[in-house]
Amino acid sequence: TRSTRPQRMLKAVQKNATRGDPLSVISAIDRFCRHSEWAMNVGDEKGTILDSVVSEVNPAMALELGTYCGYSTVRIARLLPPGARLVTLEFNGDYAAIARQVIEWAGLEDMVQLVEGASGDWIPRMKEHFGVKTFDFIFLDHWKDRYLPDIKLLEECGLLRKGTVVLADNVICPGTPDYLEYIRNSPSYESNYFRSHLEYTKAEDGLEKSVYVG
Ligand SMILES: Nc1ncnc2c1ncn2CCOCCNC(=O)c1cc(-c2ccc(F)cc2)cc(O)c1O
Ligand SMILES: [Mg+2]
Repeated sequence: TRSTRPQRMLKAVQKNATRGDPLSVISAIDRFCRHSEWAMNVGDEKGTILDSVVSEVNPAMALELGTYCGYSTVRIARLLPPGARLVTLEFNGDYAAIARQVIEWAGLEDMVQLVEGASGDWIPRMKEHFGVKTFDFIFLDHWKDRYLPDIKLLEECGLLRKGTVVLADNVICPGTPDYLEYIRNSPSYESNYFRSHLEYTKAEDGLEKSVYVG
């Protein structure tokens, strides 16, 4: 049977990127998505905004919801300080299998814990299962209608602290209107919108950066 797009993306990484070199993995995926097949990675333009926020926060404990093929996982993990950890959740088992191999090709498997499952099921188990106290940085990139319920769940489970930074992808395209309405009007967050474009296209999209103030 025909291969899947994630499988073809992984082949492009194994062919064009150097083992243990995260930047070569990132550029191999960006080249594949620009010149072969579009895919829903955060991409290079929004990726530089992601990089600057991660570098500013310098998180010891980070969470990503929506791994897909591991592109943003690699972008985040390569910037983490020694001993830091990134927990990334992926619902789709096929995507998770590809992401594991992409993360390994980049040589970042020691900093990343990839968990297969739904965010709604796993968020309540973060403390006891991963020994997480609170997260310093959270990247939202999963189902767009899960951003709002999941940020509320993260609050309820005590996984946010004063200063936790939440960065949300796709707040314009596909769009997360209910999340934006909540986070921009909540006294518990200070929010800023970083205007950009939908990965590998000219369509508008952007990232919403929100700092939890408790
Ligand atoms: N742990 C978890 N718990 C629950 N659910 C989970 C989960 N892990 C994964 N999932 C399932 C959802 O995963 C993929 C979510 N991402 C997107 O859908 C996405 C779509 C576009 C896009 C597509 C088509 C267009 F025309 C224009 C834009 C662009 C993006 O940048 C996107 O990120
Ligand atoms: Mg996205």
